[in-house]
Amino acid sequence: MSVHLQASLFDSAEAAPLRLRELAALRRTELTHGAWIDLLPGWLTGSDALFERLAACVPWRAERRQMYDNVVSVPRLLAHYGEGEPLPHPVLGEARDALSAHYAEELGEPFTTAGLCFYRDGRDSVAWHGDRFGRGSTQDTMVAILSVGEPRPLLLRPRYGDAPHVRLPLGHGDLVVMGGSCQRTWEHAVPKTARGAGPRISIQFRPHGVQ
Ligand SMILES: O=C(O)CCC(=O)C(=O)O
Ligand SMILES: [Fe+2]
Repeated sequence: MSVHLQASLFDSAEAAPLRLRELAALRRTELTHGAWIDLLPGWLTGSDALFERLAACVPWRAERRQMYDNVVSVPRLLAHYGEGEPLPHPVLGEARDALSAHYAEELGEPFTTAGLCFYRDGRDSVAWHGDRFGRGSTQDTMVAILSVGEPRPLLLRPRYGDAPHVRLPLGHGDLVVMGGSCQRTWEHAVPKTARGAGPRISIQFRPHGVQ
């Protein structure tokens, strides 16, 4: 993988240790229709080292999908770790377990799977969608996303009615959790950008049956 990360001044010069901060510092923003997001910028310190490890060591897949009459490339690299599969770095297991403990009461079940997306540059993206292949289409749930590498904006917009859109530049160890009805009443996207965007990897933790 020949993508090189421009290490952030904050994160790398002193080779900050890889460490997760307390989730008690999460801040919630209520959206409409029972959706909400929790945000914790800089949850993982030393995250540039994790970016480098994941970029180099994860068996990334370039997928192709049927789109009407054509087969098109999915504009990002993907990896998926199902229930019980070892994650590609120990700190990701710690992150998943910390999230499961923090949300145990409110979510009522643990986070079990991890999906990884690698946005190599501004041409990589994910189009507007909700994570609605599984239970997210009918039930409240949570999807927690840890971002490493260079920030890319995650946008959120309501599917129904009027509400201000949300724009979250996520990278360098930031955490966002989409909760409540967010997957069925709101949509999210990481749009393409013509401005030079550095590489970003997102790690999405989901409970059983949420995709
Ligand atoms: O990369 C992100 O932050 C979002 C990825 C996403 O929405 C998905 O994989 O379902
Ligand atoms: Fe998504």
